[in-house]
Amino acid sequence: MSTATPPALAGLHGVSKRHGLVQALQDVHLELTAGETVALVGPPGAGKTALCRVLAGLDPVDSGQILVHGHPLPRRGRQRTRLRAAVALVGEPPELLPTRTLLENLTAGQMKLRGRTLLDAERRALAELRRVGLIGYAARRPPELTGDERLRTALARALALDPAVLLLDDPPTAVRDLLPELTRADRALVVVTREAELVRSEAHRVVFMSTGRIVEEGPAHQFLSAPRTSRARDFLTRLLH
Ligand SMILES: Nc1ncnc2c1ncn2[C@@H]1O[C@H](COP(=O)(O)OP(=O)(O)OP(=O)(O)O)[C@@H](O)[C@H]1O
Repeated sequence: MSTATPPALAGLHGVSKRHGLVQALQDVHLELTAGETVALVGPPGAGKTALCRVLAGLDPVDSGQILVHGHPLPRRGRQRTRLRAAVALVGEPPELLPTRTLLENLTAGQMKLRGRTLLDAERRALAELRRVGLIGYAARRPPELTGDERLRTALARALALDPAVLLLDDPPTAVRDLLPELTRADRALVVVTREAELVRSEAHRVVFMSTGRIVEEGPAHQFLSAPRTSRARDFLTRLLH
């Protein structure tokens, strides 16, 4: 039996990113492999959201590289659009089209990025709206929804595109409850969370960030029971009490 590690679905290689005077990410290396759920944790301002945004191609990096399916994410062009579709971020704000119905919000990307017909895209959109508990909302528009419903809509839209990597930035309870059915053998799931219980029950691996760097990473049970660095120990003490 082969013991080779499966190839990474996506990753960051030596990525640094500044926001004004703040070094949001500093020489970050991370690879995500199929089938794993990664808990991304760290104190406020650690760079968790910044990491998700550059990996999803929403913010450009200052240096280093984002790799998707082994290809560097270009700064522009069709290849960038194609590769970006493999990495979905669901976080605040959900950035839905405010004047379009939820059904239209969910079908547009599928037709453009996945080449589906309107009929196929609508079928899939309705299945995903059902999954997130919004099947009766297809004809509504985002301003008619609560914040929680908008996030669930964004999740349904992301799932309809079959992302290889799904990034959930601090998901609310309604989304957290869906986690077990979001994992797939061909997908990596990354969850930014402040909840030790979620780390314990859902994560295979923990990535702990502080001041823009990955300070520690390892199996979830090991991180929770025997963190190696003093920063991780301090963080866990606050998290658990
Ligand atoms: N658009 C921006 N403009 C200015 N500074 C930013 C911007 N985005 C992030 N930052 C700064 O970069 C650093 C990392 O922020 P980030 O939001 O990634 O942290 P985080 O770990 O997600 O924190 P939190 O848990 O509070 O959401 C912070 O110091 C933040 O103030």
